Amino acid sequence: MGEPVTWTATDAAAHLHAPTAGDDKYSRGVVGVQTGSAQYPGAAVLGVEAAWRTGIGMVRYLGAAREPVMARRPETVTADGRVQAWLMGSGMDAAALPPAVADDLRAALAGTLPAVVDAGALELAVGAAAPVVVTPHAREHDVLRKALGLEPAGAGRVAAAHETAAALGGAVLLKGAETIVTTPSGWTARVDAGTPWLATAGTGDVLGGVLGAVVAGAQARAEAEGETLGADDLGPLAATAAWVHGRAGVIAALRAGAGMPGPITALDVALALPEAVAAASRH
Ligand SMILES: NC(=O)C1=CN([C@@H]2O[C@H](COP(=O)(O)OP(=O)(O)OC[C@H]3O[C@@H](n4cnc5c(N)ncnc54)[C@H](O)[C@@H]3O)[C@@H](O)[C@H]2O)[C@@H](O)CC1
Ligand SMILES: Nc1ncnc2c1ncn2[C@@H]1O[C@H](COP(=O)(O)OP(=O)(O)O)[C@@H](O)[C@H]1O
Repeated sequence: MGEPVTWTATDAAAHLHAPTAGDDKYSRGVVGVQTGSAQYPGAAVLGVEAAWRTGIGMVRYLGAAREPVMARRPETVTADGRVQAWLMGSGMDAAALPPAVADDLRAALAGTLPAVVDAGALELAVGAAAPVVVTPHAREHDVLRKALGLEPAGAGRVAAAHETAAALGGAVLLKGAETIVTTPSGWTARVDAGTPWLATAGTGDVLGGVLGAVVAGAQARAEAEGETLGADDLGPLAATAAWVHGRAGVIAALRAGAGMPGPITALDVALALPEAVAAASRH
């Protein structure tokens, strides 16, 4: 494992791309979203909102929370079709995945497009053919490690996250006050751009949407060059998403407290994403 780098605004800026005159909605990337459930419809709304507000050509929502998603974001497309990356698992309970949903997720993970795998889909990432980046919090990390035949992580978060990435063959974004991102080859970053005000329900679902949009955009650019992303490419993209999400949390908290940090909701974080993207782009 390499020495962890501390991810900065300048690093994030290098992985965020403003549209140009030559772009159209497809060249900017389409993220296919399989999130939410009857139990957790809000997670789908949050992820879709976040993907749009990060900057993306199209969000294609194919999950079970179509009604609340469309009520909040009517620009979302719900017809099946071409995508450049998948976002899956937020707002899903692994123990209660309907078989048809599990089949759809497995089919995506058996493909070649990059996938952001969160919450209820994490264990399906084990053995995936697709390049994956998983986004567990501490407890989910231990559940994933168990599925990989590893012991609970313990105190050494960086080493444990890398061990998970190596065993999975995918990138790992381990959430917490400090976010760790690491890839199978050993590239590792620390991201602490956020605020403890982010410790509120649904902010992880927002992060999934940010990362889905960043990965779909990068895959669209790779495809234009006749290339495709691999698991190691997903590390810097995940660190960038964590930086943007953290900065959006800070912006939202300062806005909530009228200049002093104050309490925020996950939707507040999603609404602050354009300012966070713009803040990175100034570097
Ligand atoms: N509005 C919504 O629809 C929301 C849906 N959510 C979804 O709810 C599902 C379950 O989420 P959770 O895993 O948080 O489950 P729970 O909130 O049911 O928590 C289960 C257990 O996980 C542990 N845990 C939760 N968050 C942790 C953290 N950050 N670090 C360490 N341990 C933690 C706690 O011990 C907790 O008792 C996921 O699919 C998630 O995407 C949540 O994101 C909250 C908001
Ligand atoms: N104390 C904290 N300081 C900074 N960021 C935090 C803190 N606690 C949680 N976060 C961030 O908030 C998000 C919480 O995600 P997650 O645990 O998946 O919540 P949820 O499941 O409710 O969406 C992550 O991005 C995490 O890094």
